Order: sequence, then C-alpha cells, then structure tokens
Amino acid sequence: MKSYLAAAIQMTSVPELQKNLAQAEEFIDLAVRQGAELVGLPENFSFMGEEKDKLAQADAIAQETETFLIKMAQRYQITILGGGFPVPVDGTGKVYNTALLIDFNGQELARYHKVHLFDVNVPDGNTYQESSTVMAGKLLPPVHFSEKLGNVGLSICYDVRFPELYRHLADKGADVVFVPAAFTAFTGKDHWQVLLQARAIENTYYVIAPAQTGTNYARRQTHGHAMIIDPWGAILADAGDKPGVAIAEIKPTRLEQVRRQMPSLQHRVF
Ligand SMILES: O=C(O)CNC(=O)[C@H](CS)NC(=O)CCC(=O)C(=O)O
Repeated sequence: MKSYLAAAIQMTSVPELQKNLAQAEEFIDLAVRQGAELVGLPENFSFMGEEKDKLAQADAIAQETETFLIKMAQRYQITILGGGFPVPVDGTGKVYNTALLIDFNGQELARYHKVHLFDVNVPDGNTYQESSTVMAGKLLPPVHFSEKLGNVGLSICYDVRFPELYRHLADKGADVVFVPAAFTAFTGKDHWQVLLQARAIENTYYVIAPAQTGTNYARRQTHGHAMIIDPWGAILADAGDKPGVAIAEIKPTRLEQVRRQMPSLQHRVF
C-alpha cells in the first residue's frame, strides 16, 4: 500500500438521471485535478426521487449508471465507487440498492447489495419504507484487496448503525471503508459524524463517507458533511453543507501508527 489522495463527493441529486451524472462528472473532474486516485460518490448519486419513480426508471438507471462509472474510471484513470443505485432483481418487481467499485481499467472490483433497509418513521414527520421497493441483500459486504490502495471495504448509509458489519470488514482486513450515504437532515445532525467516528475508532481504519446534501426533492432534506476520517477518529476533511468534495491523504504509516498506539483489535475477547 502507498500514500494517496482519496475524495468523498457531496451532491444534491434530484429525480433526473442525466442531470445527476453531469453533476457527478464535474465533481470527479474537480477531485482528480486535486490529485485524487480513489473517488467515492454518495448513495443515490445518479437518481434521488420518489420510490415509485425510481422503480419505474430502474432499468435505465442501472444500465446508464454502470456505463457511467466505467467511463469515469477509464477517462480519469481512477478507482471509483458508485455509492448506491437501484439494480432490478429479476421477477420480484424490486431492486437491490447496489454499491459498485470499478478500477481504472473499467474492471469491476467489488459489488455490494445493501442489507439493512431504512424502514423508519423519522420524528420530523417523514416516513421511510425502503423495503417497499428494495430487496435486502443477503451477503455481508466484500473487502477488495488492493496492493496499491490498501484493502477497501464497502457499506451503504443506514448500515453505519450496525457495528457488527464494520467489525466483519475489519476481520477481513479492511484499511479503508466506504460509507456512501443519503442521511436525513433530522437524524444526521445528531448521529452522522458520531457514528462514522465510532466505526473508524473501534476498527482502526479510514472511513470515506460521500454524502447527499440539501433539498433533493419534495420534502426530502439530506444532511451533507461528506467526510474522510482517519483510523484515530480525526476528521481530515468535511465538505460542509454545499455540494463539493472532501479530499484527504490515506497513509499506510498512519494506519500502522494508530494500530500500534491503540491495539484494541488485538484485545478482543468476543
Ligand atoms: O430517501 C431517499 O430518497 C433516499 N434515501 C435512501 O435511499 C436511503 C434509504 S431510504 N436512506 C437511508 O438509508 C438514510 C439513513 C438515515 O438517514 C439514518 O440512518 O438516519
């Protein structure tokens, strides 16, 4: 593993596929011009809208999003994560909420179907029933083993509330873990940063968290604060509440140092 720059992109995605892909490319371009080699896009980056509209357009969203990710990886010579988009599951009328990691050749490195679905009545009055359109994944997320970038683990959004998933990624040797999200503004203000820092600290790995921000559609407000956190829990970059990019250096020496200073992973009893 070498030292390199990673980017967590922050967007206000809307219910318009082409518009979102154009916005995503602008931020990818910006990140690459600052030297980023590993770039993450948030959950719902290519389409964020009503569940029924997402379902109606799911075939086109899935196809065009995958083509876009491959094109971006090759054009900018980066490893890129598409942090969550719908992929139809044959014969069910539902989709998997899918995260996809692509390398600079356009080759697929890892794919994950979100296992924890957000079926929650948020106290601000909004009701979320992700399981009405999304099929829960059945497998724990993968870790992609990379000589160059370190071992990269995947997850999506609401997963961040389930520490056992992140401990699994640590057991598989993760050095860098993605948490692409579309966190609600209401839960995000109290929970987002704390949960991300906890996952980084307890597992002594980097956390890269691309995010949605602002008003995406109707009454849907997202929290923002895409960030990159080091294995000590320090916030290295925070994109604030406007669309943009959080960039920080991922360093193997820092991973080794923190794991020496705080060897908690070696002291597990259970
Ligand atoms: O609602 C949308 O349009 C898009 N959102 C999503 O796709 C997903 C599932 S509904 N959002 C979350 O998981 C939020 C989790 C969260 O906010 C928390 O855990 O507090």
